[in-house]
Amino acid sequence: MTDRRSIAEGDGLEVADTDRFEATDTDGGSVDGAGGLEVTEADDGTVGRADDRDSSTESTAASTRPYGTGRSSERLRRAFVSGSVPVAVYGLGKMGLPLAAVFAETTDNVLGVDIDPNVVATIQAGDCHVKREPGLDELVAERVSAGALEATTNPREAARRCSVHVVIVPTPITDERAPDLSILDAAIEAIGTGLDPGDLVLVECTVPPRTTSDRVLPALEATSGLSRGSFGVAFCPERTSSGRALEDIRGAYPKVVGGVDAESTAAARAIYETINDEGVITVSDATTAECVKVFEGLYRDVNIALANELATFTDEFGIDVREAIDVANTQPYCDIHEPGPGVGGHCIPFYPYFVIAPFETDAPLLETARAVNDSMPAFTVAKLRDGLEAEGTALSDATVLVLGLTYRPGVEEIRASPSIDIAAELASAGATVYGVDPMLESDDLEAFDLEAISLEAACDLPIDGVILVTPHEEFDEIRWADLGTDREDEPSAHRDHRPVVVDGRGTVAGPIGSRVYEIGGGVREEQGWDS
Ligand SMILES: NC(=O)C1=CN([C@@H]2O[C@H](COP(=O)(O)OP(=O)(O)OC[C@H]3O[C@@H](n4cnc5c(N)ncnc54)[C@H](O)[C@@H]3O)[C@@H](O)[C@H]2O)C=CC1
Ligand SMILES: CC(=O)N[C@@H]1[C@@H](OP(=O)(O)OP(=O)(O)OC[C@H]2O[C@@H](n3ccc(=O)[nH]c3=O)[C@H](O)[C@@H]2O)O[C@H](C(=O)O)[C@@H](O)[C@@H]1O
Repeated sequence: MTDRRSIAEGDGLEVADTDRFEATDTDGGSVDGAGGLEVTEADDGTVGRADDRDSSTESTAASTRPYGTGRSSERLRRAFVSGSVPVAVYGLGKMGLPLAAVFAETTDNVLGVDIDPNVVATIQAGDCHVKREPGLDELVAERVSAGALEATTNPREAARRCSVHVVIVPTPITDERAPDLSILDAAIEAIGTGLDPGDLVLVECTVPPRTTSDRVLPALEATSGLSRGSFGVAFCPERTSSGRALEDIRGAYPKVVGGVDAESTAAARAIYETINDEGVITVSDATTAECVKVFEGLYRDVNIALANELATFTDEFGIDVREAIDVANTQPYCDIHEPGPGVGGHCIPFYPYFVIAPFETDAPLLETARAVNDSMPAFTVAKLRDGLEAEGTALSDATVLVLGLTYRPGVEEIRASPSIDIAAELASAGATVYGVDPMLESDDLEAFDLEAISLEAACDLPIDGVILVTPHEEFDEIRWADLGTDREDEPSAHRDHRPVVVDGRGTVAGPIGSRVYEIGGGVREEQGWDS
């Protein structure tokens, strides 16, 4: 890591005298001392590099305490920006890596932690495993080469060396649809082993309400032996979307922070104000902050369920429901989301269970919304079945192509992807199912009941039906006339036919010479082929 500029100009920050981390001086040499940054603390509390002081001053590796110093937030901000507050980020995935890189932009002093050695090796090489995040490849390469960002597979080492601990690991649900916080527990346990008085733990991964106060804080006390009040804990939800992570983290909207005590809230605020241009909203406590995050997701799931339920009326209404939704949304108080073939990802479909499962209070609306959204894959397959039968092909005899297997375009994530249920529904109906996704490798696909192929290979198959689930940008170039090409050597059922298409997201533009059913838009029976 780069050396720390002296902060002897009287920030008056207390210094924890522990061996924090290996530092290098400006020309890349290693700083002497007990394997760490040599910083001394003068009697007046100012802090400076060991070589700033006379030899009589005992040099100790140290960093600045982010919590419990009683000093102003401004001094903590200055110390943070000066790089004397080493930050560990636990979880270097779609969210954690951009976050670590943005912190490294500000502090030059970030140690990322991931249990996946491939992730760590990739980052240590200055490369980026997170795809299609604008600017992230370059930022990771530059910050790693500058020594501002390192990665390790050893969470306990990171806990020992750092004083701000940011946790952004997966928080999935179990097969029984209950929150699975085992990964969070493991990260917190590791942090506890290296927690020092004055450290600050910032939980960013989405959790059920009350997790920070009732689970994280007690676990940190138990594993560190420290008592609450000697270290800080705050919940600071990650509100970012994949595909725009750097923009969001840097300040597309305010950061929310809520601590287990006022000092934790103040310290968290000071730190996030250094990276978020839109500022920080502090809330009453950690549980309120947890609810802010979960409520955002619950609103989205319920809203999408409304759009999906309205889409099921399309045929009976005899209209384009999407058109009606778009016009209804011209009212400022109306914001009906978009219908589609289902709701995927490890966030929106999971968050309702963070409220439904752990609490006694009934949540019929959340459960109903989940049921509506989970019914859309079957609704989508039923529309394909209807279209095939209208052209004399039984679904059980059909060869079907599923376009787009990740949960949304441009994001390499398959958890709860609608295509999983769609492929399973098709296969159980007896169809022969193929799938195309430009973002996935063949070994990502065991969750799907289909055969993965390239789009080029699909053009050589006698495709009877296509379901466009996830409209990756690569699909904009599809020449629909190439699909289901005339085949002299095929049974007449396949000859000179065009596949029936179900357009899950309303992205199949213009006439393609096929019967097209758009979820929320209805049947578009096209005559002839575009050239
Ligand atoms: N993906 C998204 O759009 C958003 C996700 N979130 C929240 O952030 C959390 C992380 O999400 P993603 O980054 O998308 O997940 P991800 O699956 O892309 O990455 C998680 C990373 O954590 C690592 N990991 C697992 N266990 C670990 C441990 N014990 N210690 C250190 N690293 C460990 C994994 O190897 C993986 O690299 C989620 O739980 C979610 O609640 C919040 C907002 C947006
Ligand atoms: C409230 C909100 O907008 N949350 C965002 C959401 O992002 P996420 O990556 O999960 O994608 P998403 O756009 O919500 O899509 C989730 C799923 O829902 C589907 N979807 C989305 C919007 C819509 O109108 N209709 C619809 O069917 C998508 O196709 C996808 O399968 O969840 C993220 C998270 O919390 O992980 C969060 O940070 C993001 O800001």
